[in-house]
Amino acid sequence: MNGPSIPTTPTTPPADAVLPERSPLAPAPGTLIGSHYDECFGCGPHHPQGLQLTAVAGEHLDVTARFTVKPAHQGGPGLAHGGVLVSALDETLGTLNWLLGAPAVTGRLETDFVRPVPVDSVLHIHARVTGVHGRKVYSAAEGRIGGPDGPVAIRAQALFIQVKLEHFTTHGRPEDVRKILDDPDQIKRARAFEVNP
Ligand SMILES: CCCCCCCCCCCC(=O)SCCNC(=O)CCNC(=O)[C@H](O)C(C)(C)COP(=O)(O)OP(=O)(O)OC[C@H]1O[C@@H](n2cnc3c(N)ncnc32)[C@H](O)[C@@H]1OP(=O)(O)O
Repeated sequence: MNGPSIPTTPTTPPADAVLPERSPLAPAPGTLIGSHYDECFGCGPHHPQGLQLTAVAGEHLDVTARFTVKPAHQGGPGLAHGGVLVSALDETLGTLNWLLGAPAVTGRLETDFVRPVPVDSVLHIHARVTGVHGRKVYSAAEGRIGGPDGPVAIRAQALFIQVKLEHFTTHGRPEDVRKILDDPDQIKRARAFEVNP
């Protein structure tokens, strides 16, 4: 008879996953990772209902981010909507791909909601790469309230899949793609992937 099975999910890195070096193009540790797209719901600085999340590169394959819950983000009265909190973690986890120097999209995101998050709270998020296996990037994040060392309110594990830049230019609504290609400054972070539209 075999021993107890170790629970795994598609977001748990396999034993032969690796932790690569930071990309030479990665933002330096401690620097703000700018928005990749002004109209992004997660990080776009001018999106009126967006999260306007800001992220800072960590020393390793990790980032810290902050998101202030606004009244537009309510689910229950005075409380953050769970889906909005998931968006904040998804956005932060997505930012890790700038440290790896390759674009990737979320394939799977598993979330545990641990405690309610009131409006006006600042969610302090820490996310890190837990392994890379081929095109698959495994990562984990947690969001705390009341300060960076406050209690955990939400945690997640994710599987991102690396894609070519054509993923975005092929599938995006044409007028938005055209606008971006006409104004490469809009995709500031994409420069880290050496975009040559
Ligand atoms: C300009 C810069 C802007 C950059 C902008 C960045 C924006 C970031 C925003 C935050 C992040 C997001 O929300 S991104 C938006 C939300 N996500 C999406 O829209 C993704 C929609 N899904 C897709 O486009 C596709 O399903 C992909 C790309 C994920 C995978 O398609 P594919 O490329 O054909 O790859 P495929 O062969 O199917 O899968 C590759 C491997 O991954 C595994 N795999 C794939 N999906 C899953 C899954 N859900 N759960 C488990 N495993 C999966 C497969 O089994 C396979 O394993 P094996 O056989 O190799 O073992």
